[in-house]
Amino acid sequence: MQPTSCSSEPNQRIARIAAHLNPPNTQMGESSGPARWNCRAKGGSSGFKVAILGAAGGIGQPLAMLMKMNPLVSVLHLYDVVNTHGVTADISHMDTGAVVRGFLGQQQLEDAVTGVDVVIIPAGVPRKPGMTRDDLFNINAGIVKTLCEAIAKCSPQAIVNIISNPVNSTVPIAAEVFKKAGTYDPRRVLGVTMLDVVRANTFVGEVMGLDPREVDCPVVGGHAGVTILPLLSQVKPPCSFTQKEIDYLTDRIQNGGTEVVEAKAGTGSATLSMAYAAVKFADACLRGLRGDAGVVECAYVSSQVTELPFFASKVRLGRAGVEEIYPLGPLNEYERAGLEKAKKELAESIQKGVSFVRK
Ligand SMILES: NC(=O)c1ccc[n+]([C@@H]2O[C@H](COP(=O)([O-])OP(=O)(O)OC[C@H]3O[C@@H](n4cnc5c(N)ncnc54)[C@H](O)[C@@H]3O)[C@@H](O)[C@H]2O)c1
Ligand SMILES: O=C(O)C[C@H](O)C(=O)O
Repeated sequence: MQPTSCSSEPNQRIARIAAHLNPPNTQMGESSGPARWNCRAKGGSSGFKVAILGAAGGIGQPLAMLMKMNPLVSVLHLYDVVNTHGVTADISHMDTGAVVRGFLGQQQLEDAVTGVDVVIIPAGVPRKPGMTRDDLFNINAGIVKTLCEAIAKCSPQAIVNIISNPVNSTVPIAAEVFKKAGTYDPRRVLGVTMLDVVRANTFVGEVMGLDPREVDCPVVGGHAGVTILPLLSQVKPPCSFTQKEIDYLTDRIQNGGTEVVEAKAGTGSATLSMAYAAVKFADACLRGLRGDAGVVECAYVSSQVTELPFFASKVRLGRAGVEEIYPLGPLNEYERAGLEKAKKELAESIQKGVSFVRK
C-alpha cells in the first residue's frame, strides 16, 4: 500500500504542531504579530470564512462548536476579550473541515475580522431577572460600535449577523458606524431574530400537536417584548387557533427570553437555543452567499415594509445578503393592533441607537 502523500517533511510537520501547542503569548492586550494562533496551518474543505465575536461566551461557545460542524465553513475565527485560546484549542480538536483560529483582545480584533465572509456578533452582557433588553444598552452599545468599526475598516464586504441586545438598537448602531465609515450596505447588516421564530414554531407545535420542524410561523417587528409580533394568522400548515390560544402563544413567544432569564435565575439568558438559532440563520446566509435559490428567513433589517427605517420581516438571502424584503401580508385585527404597539416602541429604540453614534 502506498503511504498517504503529504507535501511537507516529517520534521516540518512536527514543528508546525509544536508551534500550535505553544501559542505565542497572547494575554489580553498583548499582540503577537500577524501569525496569531492557528490551530492548523492548512484547511480541509473549501468554503466560507466566518468570524464569531464574543466566541468565549455562553452563546459564543456552542455557536463556535456548531459552526465548526457546518460543511460550508472552511475557516472559523474566534474572537473574544477573554478565554479565546481555551475555546479555540478545544474546538480545533473536532475532526471537521473548518480550520479554527483564535484571536484575543482588542489588538487582535482587526486580524480576526479581516477577509471574512460572515461575522456573527454575540459579544456583550446578558440580562438578569428584572432587566429589560434595553437595560443592556449602556454596555452593549459601545461593544457593538467598536466591533463594527473594525469590520467597516477591515471587512466592509462581510455579512454581519448581530445577536447582541438590544437588537432593536444595536442594528441601527451598526448601520450608523458603517455609514460613518462610508461602507454601509444595508443588505449586509442583519439583526438575528431567528430565536423568536424557533420559539414560535416550537410553541405552536406544542399547542397544535405538530412536529415543530413542520411549522413555519413568521415573527415580525423587532426583538423585545411587544415588538416581537408573531403572525399566527399566517402559520403554515394553516392552523385555526382559539382566541385563548392566540393570547397564550403571543404572550409566550414575546416573553420566551424572559422565561429563560428567570429559569436561569441570575446566571444569564438563552445561550443554547440561541446558538442553535444563530447557526440556523448563519447557515441560511451562507447558502445565500453560495447562490442557493429560495433562502427565506425572518431578520431585522433596514426596511421599507413600514414607515420605520428598521423592521423584522421575511427576507430572501442571496449573494449580496438581503436581496428581497417581503411585505407583511394580510394581518387580522389582533395583529394590526399588535403592529401599532410594536412600531411605537421600535421607533424609540431605533432613535436611541442612531443618536448613540451620531452624538
Ligand atoms: N438576538 C437574540 O435573540 C439573543 C438571544 C440570546 C442572547 N442575546 C444577547 O447576546 C449577548 C451575549 O449573551 P451571552 O449569554 O453569550 O453572554 P455571555 O456574557 O455569556 O458572553 C458574552 C461574551 O462577550 C464577550 N465580550 C464582552 N465584551 C466584548 C468585546 N468588547 N469584544 C468581544 N467580546 C466581548 C465576553 O467576554 C463574553 O465571552 C447578550 O447581549 C444577550 O442579551 C441575544
Ligand atoms: O431575553 C434575553 O435577554 C435574551 C434574548 O434576547 C432572548 O430572546 O432569549
